[in-house]
Amino acid sequence: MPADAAAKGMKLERYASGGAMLLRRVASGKIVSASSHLLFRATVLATLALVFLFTFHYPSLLSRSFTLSGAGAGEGGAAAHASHRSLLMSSSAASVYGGAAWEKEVRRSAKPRKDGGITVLVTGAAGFVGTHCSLALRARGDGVLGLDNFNSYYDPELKRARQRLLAGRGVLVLDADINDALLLEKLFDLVSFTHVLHLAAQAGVRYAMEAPQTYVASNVAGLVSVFEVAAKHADPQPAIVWASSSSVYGLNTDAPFSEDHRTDRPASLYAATKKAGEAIAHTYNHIYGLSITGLRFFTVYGPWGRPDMAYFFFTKSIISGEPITLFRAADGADARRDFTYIDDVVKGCLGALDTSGKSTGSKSGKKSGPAPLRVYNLGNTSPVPVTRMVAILEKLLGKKANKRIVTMPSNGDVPFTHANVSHAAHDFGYRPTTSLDAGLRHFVDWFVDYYKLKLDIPKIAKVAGAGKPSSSSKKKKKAAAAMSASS
Ligand SMILES: O=C(O)[C@H]1O[C@H](OP(=O)(O)OP(=O)(O)OC[C@H]2O[C@@H](n3ccc(=O)[nH]c3=O)[C@H](O)[C@@H]2O)[C@H](O)[C@@H](O)[C@@H]1O
Repeated sequence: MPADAAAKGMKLERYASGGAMLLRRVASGKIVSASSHLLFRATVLATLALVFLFTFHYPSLLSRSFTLSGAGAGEGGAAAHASHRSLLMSSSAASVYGGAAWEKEVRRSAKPRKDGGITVLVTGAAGFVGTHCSLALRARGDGVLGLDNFNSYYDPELKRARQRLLAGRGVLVLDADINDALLLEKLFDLVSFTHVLHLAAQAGVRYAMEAPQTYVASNVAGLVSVFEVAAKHADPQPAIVWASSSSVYGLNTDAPFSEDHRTDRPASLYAATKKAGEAIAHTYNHIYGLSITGLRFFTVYGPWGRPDMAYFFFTKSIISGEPITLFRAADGADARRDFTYIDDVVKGCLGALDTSGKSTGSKSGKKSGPAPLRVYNLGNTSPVPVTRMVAILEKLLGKKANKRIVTMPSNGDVPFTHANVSHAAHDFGYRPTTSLDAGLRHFVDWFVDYYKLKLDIPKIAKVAGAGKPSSSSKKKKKAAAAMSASS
């Protein structure tokens, strides 16, 4: 009690009502007048009415409140998390979650359908690679829970369509952001995930010049958010497999790119954030004993692909007759990419999950020994000039592209990529088998179907053995795999 108040014979009383704090001064030893009683009652009633109105109009805010107080964080921690969230999360991720029905759905989706199945949290599950991996995991009986923030980097409706596709196979994809640490904690409280397949990221090489901060928020802060929860909150810790990128090789000129080559000269901020991710992975493995595998994807393409990628928007432009711009390296050579078909990449992702090994740390901060820290190229091992990719599309679509050839602008692009996949082949039998002709055939079929186009696709193109490489191409692939395995 304040000394001056005591001296005046006054005391302070606190009333808590419906979350509102009322302060009342009472004159000690004096009779409180009837009018002040009336005023007090009116104030209490008005407060209760306001609380009732707030509850009625803003149930979503209240339903989220458990995440700010009930996930084991203290008041200060919750406030810090809250401000962290508002800084980093996209507004579209401000989702409503919680409640018994929601928890039941989460558990159902994450439950393996077969004995010995793994339980995987897939971030970026409504993305291109995320959707295909989630479908493949579910198809073999594993438990899968997805999350995605459905941002508008490219058409969110395509992401919603992928979400519906997954829902049809029993996979729930939550509207949630990886920077929402409290939600991640909640999910690990509900489910003992054995693995995290972390694919959520800000993708795209050239867009990094336009929106640098989104790359930092997703690829650096978001990655740390996932590692933090896995290292310090999950019990037991899961093994983590995450998406790095072929772009980490940057200005490296040794080919084919091997995991042992230099990756300290990134050409774009995108590449730099992926390289930073690999360094951050080292730290979390070293300190907390997290089992971490980084996968360097090489220009992955296929059905349900990304509209921001060249093969996708070139297809659209060829169909509509709009011009396309082809980049040529400064030395006059066509840009080349080791285009890798989605089904091959999915096999690589599942192989990496299955061989990831266990994390060795615990919530208490102690680790029982070193945990696996791995990085693998997942490419096709046969780079193709972008002009050739366009020629295949022209043949498939039966229409010539309106081409404009320019010198590659200095916007983070690299002139070529070429993967050596010998480590992935050795450790989990990774062997890409899909030629660019066959893979683009699948893509065009999907594209025409998805956008309900009335196109007369030339029959001749259908012969190209889509998806099933001919025996000669099989032999060629085998030889290539053997060559890269011995290099
Ligand atoms: O492998 C990777 O690590 C990366 O692959 C792709 O990046 P990129 O290979 O640049 O794929 P696209 O943007 O589809 O470009 C493919 C090729 O087309 C060329 N291109 C692109 C755009 C264009 O207008 N014209 C053009 O000739 C590029 O120079 C490049 O050689 C993805 O967009 C990245 O998210 C991924 O991490």
